[in-house]
Amino acid sequence: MSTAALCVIALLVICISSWIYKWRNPKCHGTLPPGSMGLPLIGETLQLIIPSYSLDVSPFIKYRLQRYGQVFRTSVAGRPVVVSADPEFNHFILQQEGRLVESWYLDLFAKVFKQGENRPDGAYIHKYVRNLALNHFGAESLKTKLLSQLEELVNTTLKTWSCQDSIEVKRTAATMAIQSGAKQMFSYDPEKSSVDLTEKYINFSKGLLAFPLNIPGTAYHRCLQDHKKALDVMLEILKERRGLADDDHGDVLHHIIQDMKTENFLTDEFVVQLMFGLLYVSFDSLSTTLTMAFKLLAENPFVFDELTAEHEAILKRRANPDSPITWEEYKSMTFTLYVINETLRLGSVAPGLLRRAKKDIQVNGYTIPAGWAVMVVSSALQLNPNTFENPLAFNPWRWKDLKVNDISKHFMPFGGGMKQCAGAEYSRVLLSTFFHVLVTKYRWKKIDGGDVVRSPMLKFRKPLRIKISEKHI
Ligand code: HEM
Repeated sequence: MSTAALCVIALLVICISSWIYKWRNPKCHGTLPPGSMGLPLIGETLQLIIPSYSLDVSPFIKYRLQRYGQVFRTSVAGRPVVVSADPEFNHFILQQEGRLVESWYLDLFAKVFKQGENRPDGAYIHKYVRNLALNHFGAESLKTKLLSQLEELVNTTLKTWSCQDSIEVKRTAATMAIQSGAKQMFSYDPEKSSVDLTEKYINFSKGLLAFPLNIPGTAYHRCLQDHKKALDVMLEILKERRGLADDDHGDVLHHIIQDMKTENFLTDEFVVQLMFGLLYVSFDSLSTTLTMAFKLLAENPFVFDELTAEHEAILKRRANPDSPITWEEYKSMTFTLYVINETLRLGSVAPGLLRRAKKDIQVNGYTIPAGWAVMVVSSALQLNPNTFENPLAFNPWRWKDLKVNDISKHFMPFGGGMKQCAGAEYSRVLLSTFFHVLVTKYRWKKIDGGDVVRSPMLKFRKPLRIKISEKHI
């Protein structure tokens, strides 16, 4: 081999070694948390997505927490990440939105939702969207308007379910969540639409985490196509509604159309993306939570008996058992709330919440460099045996004795701080109403499916199928 060739090979080896060294030892003005950056480019992505078949914390996170302690560093999808299961630090980080940290989404998610633009008016827009959602899905709206509408929707839904030989809970619950959300948002009537919105959302959801290969036949391609089709439906509705001389729907879209006269950022494109996004955040988590609840109740019939007793007692206290649920009755559903909390505790859809450090952040003597992602692993805190004894057991009674401080720092299924879920109360009301109608009017049994898989998002290996029938037939 010639000297020149040897020199080129030597240079290549030096460059590659230096690149690997830099990858493994990223720059930091301080000491990085312990951990490994894995292989160049892919980091530890492959280890993270190895499936596990339990409700327990993903083995990727569990193993590293045991090895490195409550805060460790890693690299996922080419991004440096600090993972934290330190309750005090996590609580602190979630209060730092806009100051030390900002929200961070996976690249594809950001692309689809056009978050990557880093708009200077981002904080103003976030406040607008948050207020809009709280205005229409918050406690006041629930009390005065939505509770009765949700009960009506649940009654219709369960009646339809009971007419079928069996139902796939996740899919049918997704339809219910989308119909309910879309009704509040743009008075959507599925009977009048030629497009099946549930199908579009399910395909979109599958593609979000698929390999980004945009060729016909792939999940990613279908995801982008169905995203576009759903946006087209929403754009058509927006145009139609804006053309009305007197639009008095009183829904989210009505509110936005009024604001479009004064808010420059509310372009047609932004409005349809916003409606799509709001509906997306509501449908997947609600349908997964309801499926988890059916799974856990089927495995723990004594919990179901106590749930039934609570709702039958509500019927007995009523002058007319057929009258609609009142707000006071909803507020009295203590055990139901325990069941919902316990389901959310065990069934966190994602391992945690993602943020990006805007500045260097100090934690337990370590430094998280600016630009790194921070993952607050709420799932690990929710399964911490020091707070939740026998953490993998489905035990709603435990909520009776938990201390407020333990709950606020170890249980955050709806996030925390300024980005806390704007649909949390709406979700609790919808689920409570659902259980009320279910246990007082119907009986049900599991047929099959419902085993979970975490990779690391929570999914079901086979769809959970149940059979529902009316009680008094
Ligand atoms: C069981 C059901 C639900 C769960 C577990 C859930 C969970 C969450 C979580 C963890 C966050 C915070 C994300 C972060 O901090 O990065 C969030 C944010 C949000 N959720 Fe939910 N969610 C649920 C249902 C809903 C529903 C039904 C709606 C709509 C009505 C909704 C609307 C929102 C909105 C608008 C935000 C963003 C809030 C902000 O940035 O200010 N969610 N949700």
